[in-house]
Amino acid sequence: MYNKLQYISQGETAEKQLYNIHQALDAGCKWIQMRFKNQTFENRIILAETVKNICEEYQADFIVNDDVLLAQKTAADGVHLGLTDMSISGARAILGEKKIIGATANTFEDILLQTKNGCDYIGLGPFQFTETKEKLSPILGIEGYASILNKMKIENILTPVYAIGGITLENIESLIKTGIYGIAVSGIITKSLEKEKLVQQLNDKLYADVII
Ligand SMILES: Cc1ncc(COP(=O)(O)OP(=O)(O)O)c(N)n1
Ligand SMILES: Cc1nc(C(=O)O)sc1CCOP(=O)(O)O
Ligand SMILES: [Mg+2]
Repeated sequence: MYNKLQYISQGETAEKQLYNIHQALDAGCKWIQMRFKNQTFENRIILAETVKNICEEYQADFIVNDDVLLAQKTAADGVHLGLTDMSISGARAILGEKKIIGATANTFEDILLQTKNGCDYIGLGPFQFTETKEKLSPILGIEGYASILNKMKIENILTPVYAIGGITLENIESLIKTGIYGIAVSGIITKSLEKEKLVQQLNDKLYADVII
């Protein structure tokens, strides 16, 4: 099954991206989503090829944000697609059954659509305000997660849900109680001065109820 912690990269240059990704891997993250916006395809492919190799060294999964062709060209483990990116079914036709395809949702209706189209996991957010992403969808808060996850349970939709958007260590226990499977975070890890300790604390909370 998928790792419960996904790190979403930050950085306005390839150098900063690489630095942040390296730091996250050194701290123990096992799943990286490369999110490098407003760049040429050439710049993104150069970075993606390097990140893919580093992730292989660290035995971490590597997915790319937005771009199915970039994922295909770099043989990434998958892609994360938002509601206005390529459709999940279109991406599946290009990437095949074995690749991870994540999909964004902000409502239960989004989840119905994305799961019907065959996504592997849902990124449900935003939990709360975050500076990491512009043009946020309506904030869900704990109540929003509880209501949406409850509807999923009633409809027996078992696709794992990752909470995203402004998540901190303090939010995890209450988020887990709503039924989420994991979290996708960027800011807290990028900005942390004690990344290894933070990743350990995040994993301790995320895996607290898992019997190995
Ligand atoms: C795990 C995860 N969930 C949601 C998103 C947001 O994707 P999207 O809506 O396409 O927005 P951008 O990230 O492209 O700005 C995500 N990237 N990852
Ligand atoms: C990339 C992204 N997507 C979101 C959504 O709600 O769909 S929130 C978000 C930013 C996540 O970074 P941070 O942990 O720094 O808030
Ligand atoms: Mg997107």
